[in-house]
Amino acid sequence: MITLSGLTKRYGDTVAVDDLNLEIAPGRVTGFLGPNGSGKSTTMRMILGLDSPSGGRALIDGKPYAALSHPLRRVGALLDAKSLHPGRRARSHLIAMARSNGIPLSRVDEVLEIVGLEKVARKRAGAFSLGMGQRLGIAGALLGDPDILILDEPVNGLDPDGVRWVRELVRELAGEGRTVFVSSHLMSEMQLTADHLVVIGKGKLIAEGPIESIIGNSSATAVRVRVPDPAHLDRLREQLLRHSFTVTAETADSVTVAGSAVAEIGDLAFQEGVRLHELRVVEASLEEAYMEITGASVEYGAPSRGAANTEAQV
Ligand SMILES: Nc1ncnc2c1ncn2[C@@H]1O[C@H](COP(=O)(O)OP(=O)(O)OP(=O)(O)O)[C@@H](O)[C@H]1O
Repeated sequence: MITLSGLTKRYGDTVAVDDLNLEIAPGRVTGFLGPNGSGKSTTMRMILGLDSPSGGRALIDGKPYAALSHPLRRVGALLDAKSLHPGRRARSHLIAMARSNGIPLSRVDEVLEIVGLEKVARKRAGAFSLGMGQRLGIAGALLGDPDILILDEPVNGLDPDGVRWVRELVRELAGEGRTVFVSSHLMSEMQLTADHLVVIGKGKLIAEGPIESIIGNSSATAVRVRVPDPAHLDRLREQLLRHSFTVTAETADSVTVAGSAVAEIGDLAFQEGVRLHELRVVEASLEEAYMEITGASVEYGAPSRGAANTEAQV
């Protein structure tokens, strides 16, 4: 369990992390999302004792990282895969890490096999591709067989096969009861990987919860209702509006109703004697939900296509 209480980091006038209060629980993959510069890496660095908080604290099973006796056996981390020494061979890098943390050297070959680098174990890290570097970073994170994994953009630079491998690996690690805290900018991938989400913007917590509830709360989640007899549609639409539903789109034989209140809509149709041929929740994508949540927190955004078009017309 990772616990953040009032965690804050200031760099001069910049508040990189602003009073974060969170519990990152074991047994699930917690996705950590936020626009560029929102404070994800800084938060992870403070959990790992690499940056000291300006206020509040980050604890691992009740202790600061610096107080853990064999930190690599408790917490495995992938922060910046490019920070490897280029002249060092992959295996030597892992051996050095194992030696300094009292980890049996037999574990080095085990993790090289887990990440699929056993054939290039004697190559120098400088000759590694971005994806191979990520795999080596993940091998380092797994070396101490830790209960907690903190992975900053682990799929960065991986090909589709590698992306799927990371997804399956982190799901398996969480399934074994470990705490997995993972950041990514790839929303479609997060949607497949995470159970729980933490979303920050400008250093502040802006949403937290199970992925289904974050997607379910998006205004892009809607119920599609289709009727066999278009003559009944007006009656149903009138009832929906009277019950404060937002009817967002329609064709001759269907309406789309904002939200996910499928049971209430079904009951209303039944009370009105309107026969239905379709009553279905059309879920927002995580990307749609994320864009809606973080809209006001994006610091480095390009102008929207809509805005560009408007300007072009003026
Ligand atoms: N060492 C530092 N000195 C000064 N400012 C810093 C430092 N590290 C981070 N910052 C600032 O803190 C803020 C948060 O940065 P951070 O790297 O934690 O964001 P992030 O969410 O990880 O971004 P990204 O998604 O782009 O990796 C940014 O405004 C950044 O410029």
